[in-house]
Amino acid sequence: MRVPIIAGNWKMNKDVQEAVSFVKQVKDELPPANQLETAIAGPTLCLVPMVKAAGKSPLKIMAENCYYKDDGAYTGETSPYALYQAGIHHVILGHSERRTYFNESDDMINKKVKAALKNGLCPIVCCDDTMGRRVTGKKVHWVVSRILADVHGLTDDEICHVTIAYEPSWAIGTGESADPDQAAEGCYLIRQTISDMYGDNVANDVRILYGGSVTTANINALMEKQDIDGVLVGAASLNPATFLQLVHH
Ligand SMILES: O=C[C@H](O)COP(=O)(O)O
Repeated sequence: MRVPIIAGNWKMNKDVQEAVSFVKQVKDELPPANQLETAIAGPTLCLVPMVKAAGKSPLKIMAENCYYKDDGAYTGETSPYALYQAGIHHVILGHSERRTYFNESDDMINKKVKAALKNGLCPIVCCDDTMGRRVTGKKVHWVVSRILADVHGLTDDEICHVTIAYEPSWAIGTGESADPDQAAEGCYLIRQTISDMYGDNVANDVRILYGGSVTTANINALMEKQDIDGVLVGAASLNPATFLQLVHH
């Protein structure tokens, strides 16, 4: 069974004090992780204090990015090894803003996914709705081509530790969410793509989230869809009361 996830992505918002205060306000109000996983990705500077504030609560603290090398002369980057050692076991990779503003390519994201997994981190890999066509014999498969590249070369066991977030770039931060049918279709196509690469059993284990202008007003309709296993929420995750409403939708 795929446990649903409500994940916040704060992006470059909140200082350490604000981040810790948020965690303290929500940490005792969350369901057990085996019923519904809850997670927040915060700025790198906030992560260790957030882990400390979360204590034994089910809230998972996630990094918003990491590099693909464990150490070395890479000024300004964050080591996946050091994240894991600091108690951060989840990381968002390939977010649309990383691809657009920092020129991250599918090749770089693929390296980061592999490095994260090697270090024990579970990645949430974000992808847009770029579609491609793959022909096997006479059969035409519609696939989300970005996912083919981002998770290329992973073993069956590795892909099962990956969560994928379908985030159409036109829906991010615009207030214009995909309608639930559209969002479900995107998630369905990603699952078909994973099935094409790894088979049905693996595809049925991989969790696929929708992200893009999710709010307390549209979360119910999204979460009802069979292929949507959760949401990745930006702006609406910044306020602790709103985050709790999303969790208890
Ligand atoms: O990672 C989250 C997405 O970028 C969605 O952001 P948003 O909820 O502010 O549209």
